[in-house]
Amino acid sequence: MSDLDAFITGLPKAELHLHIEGSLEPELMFALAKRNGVAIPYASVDEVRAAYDFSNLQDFLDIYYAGADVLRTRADFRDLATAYFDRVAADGVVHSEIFFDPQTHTDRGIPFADVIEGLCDGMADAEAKHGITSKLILCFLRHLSEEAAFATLDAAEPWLDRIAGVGLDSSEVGHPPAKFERVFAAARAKGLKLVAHAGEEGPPDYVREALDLLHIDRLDHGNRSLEDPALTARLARTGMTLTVCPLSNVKLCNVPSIDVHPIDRMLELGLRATVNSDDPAYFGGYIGENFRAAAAGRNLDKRQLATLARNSFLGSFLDDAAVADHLAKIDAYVEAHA
Ligand SMILES: Nc1ncnc2[nH]cnc12
Ligand SMILES: [Zn+2]
Repeated sequence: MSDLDAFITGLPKAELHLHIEGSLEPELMFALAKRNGVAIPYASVDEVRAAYDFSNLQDFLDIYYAGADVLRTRADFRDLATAYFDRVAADGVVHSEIFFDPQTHTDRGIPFADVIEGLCDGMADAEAKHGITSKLILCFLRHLSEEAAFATLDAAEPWLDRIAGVGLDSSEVGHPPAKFERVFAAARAKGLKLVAHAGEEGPPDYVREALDLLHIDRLDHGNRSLEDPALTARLARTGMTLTVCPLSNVKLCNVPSIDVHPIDRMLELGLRATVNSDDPAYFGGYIGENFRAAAAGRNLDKRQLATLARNSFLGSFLDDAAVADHLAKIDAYVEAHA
């Protein structure tokens, strides 16, 4: 392993953009299909991986929602979360704020309770086993209705003490943030943090709506903001965190190759950019691979990598004391490995 790769692995980091359903590896998909007697349209793990060739977000989402069908029980959701945490413990992740899509499961008749209790089981195990802390962010599927999002928020009511915030994901173009203005206002009134995918495939105006109508605390992706200098300046001035996902951007053809990814330009523009994996089982790597690919593709140095790691804690929903503690650990790490 190169010196820079070892530096990346040991760098304490938080993951802020991870869809837990997107961490379902083909091996676990097969195991759960067998355990639950669910038929899947693939003969082998290799055949599953070969199907992961996407031209855009919708191509991916079609396969991703189909894959999630093997998740049926509380134990399945626990095993899914445990596999993710076991994997990222080796990447130096010390905190993770994970997205889950309840509608993908409740619409198939899986009780909300089984989804969230299973994920919480895996999160508690990860804290005990690896010392990794975590939070849950409930995402509304934006291709579904506002009414369905309100029903999901209602279903979450008994678990609001286990949910840090709400987010917005799925097919972006044609489903602007404005569609969810009222449900985000209701979530805000409950004291939940607010995040939204915007500017992944959608235009800069969707990012503006996420800021002005949804009042987001954090922006997921946000890449297309760069097309609009006034918007970029606003994001920089207000210290908005962008949860950038380099390998996802390449795999979904939003960026032609990692060599031209704008991660370093984002930092130069003063944006609080972070590096994340999005859907690691589908996009070719976990957070460590995203850091390593971005570092190799854009020639990032240790200073830039440490800034990205610092940003991940600054943009997290941890309390101020925990953030300060993590930042001090990064400073000590950088000093020891300069
Ligand atoms: N990258 C992505 N964009 C929108 N919705 C998603 N759901 C899972 N991954 C997603
Ligand atoms: Zn995402």
